[in-house]
Amino acid sequence: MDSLLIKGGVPLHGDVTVSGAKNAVLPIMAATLLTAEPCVIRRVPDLSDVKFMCQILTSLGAEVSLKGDTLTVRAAKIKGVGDYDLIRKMRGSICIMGPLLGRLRKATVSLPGGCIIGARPINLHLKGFQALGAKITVEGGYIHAQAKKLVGTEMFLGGRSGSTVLGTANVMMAAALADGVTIIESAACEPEVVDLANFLNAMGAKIIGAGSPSITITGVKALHGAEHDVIPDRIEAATFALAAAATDGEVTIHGARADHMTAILDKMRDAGVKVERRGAAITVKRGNRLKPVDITTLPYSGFPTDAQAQMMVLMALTPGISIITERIFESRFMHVSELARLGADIEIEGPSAIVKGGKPLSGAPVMASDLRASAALVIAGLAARGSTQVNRVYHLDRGYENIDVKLRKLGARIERVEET
Ligand SMILES: CC(=O)N[C@H]1[C@@H](OP(=O)(O)OP(=O)(O)OC[C@H]2O[C@@H](n3ccc(=O)[nH]c3=O)[C@H](O)[C@@H]2O)O[C@H](CO)[C@@H](O)[C@@H]1O
Ligand SMILES: C=C(OP(=O)(O)O)C(=O)O
Repeated sequence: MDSLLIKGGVPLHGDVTVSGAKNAVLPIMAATLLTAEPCVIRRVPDLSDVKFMCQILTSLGAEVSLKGDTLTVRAAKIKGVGDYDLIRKMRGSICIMGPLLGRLRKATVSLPGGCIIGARPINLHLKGFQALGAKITVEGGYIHAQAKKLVGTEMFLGGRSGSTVLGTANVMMAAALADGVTIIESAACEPEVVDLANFLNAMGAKIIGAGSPSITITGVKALHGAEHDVIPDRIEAATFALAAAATDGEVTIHGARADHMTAILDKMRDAGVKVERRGAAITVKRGNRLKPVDITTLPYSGFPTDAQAQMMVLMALTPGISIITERIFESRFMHVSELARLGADIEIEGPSAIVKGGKPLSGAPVMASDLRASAALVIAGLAARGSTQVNRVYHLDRGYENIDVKLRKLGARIERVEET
């Protein structure tokens, strides 16, 4: 298993360009199953999750070609049974279920994997499919969905902690080929849902309201091929912004959508970080004095759970007490015990982490437990004195394109140690 070796204490300086968003590209890749015609997707990030998704599409019978950041998929003839072991490698794989059900009226998939950050049920996805008329059964670890026909209806997809991102995407894709009109209430408003809806509409779907809690999908008989550019990854952009602030550097992030990052950039400003927007470039620089801030993760447009761990590092470096409350996933504090190895003083009380910031961080060997925990450990390692070894880098490779290469260009002393 590869690891990253970081010699910390070097402020990051320079320019970095954001890649396409992992959480947008994965459902969009699944959506290519909705048509027999070729689809071309650009700005596809080089991630292991994308490679797994390519394998899943191939295993279903699609022709898949990835050249640079352009992906072409032609799903002329497909089968409705997904590969058990491939699907459980990642969370985004569950998004094949809606397109298979929409196009073939049947889908068989295993439960997906993804970051271990708390319970990750799919009951709301299944509730949506059932509302459209599918019968769901579970056998031998597989979930089977089958329908003679799918009929549009009004449904409420709100859960314990609000909306579901991939559940909204999944049901939207099945409903695109249902008879009649589907209205999803309490739909997720994330930009990745909007990006998917834009792609589906380019394929001939009739979807309005994406980006709001009420999405209306008027089913069509068939969809056709389309081309699409994936939106920039707002979490990758936030990770670089927080790394710049944590190392007391100055970094300009190109190709980002600041309008997708309002909650993060606002909290960074509250924390005393200077954030300047110029078109699609965001320049981040630490101000004279960092200030503690309280943060609660929420569905979009609130502070994203996927940036919580990285923000915690900045707060650990900020003198004073910050309270970070996690409202989306109940076990998303795995990074806390590893940050403690670097000297961070953080206590967990229920859904909140009490960060007693301002203690100096010093490097140590640490273990990455999930994607954003890994990103947080990298930022902490960059800000700490001495050497930090972040083990289990495969988590980072699921969601960050060449993060070590991009950070090195910003002056970081970071090396990938490959296990032979
Ligand atoms: C590949 C991808 O896009 N992953 C993102 C997606 O995951 P994902 O779509 O899996 O996350 P959800 O939005 O579904 O989960 C949000 C909350 O809803 C609950 N829930 C979800 C589904 C369900 O059927 N029942 C239910 O109760 C979950 O336990 C969680 O508490 O959104 C999360 C929340 O922004 C992000 O952290 C992930 O990076
Ligand atoms: C939780 C995440 O990913 P996934 O849903 O793919 O596990 C993430 O991107 O932070």
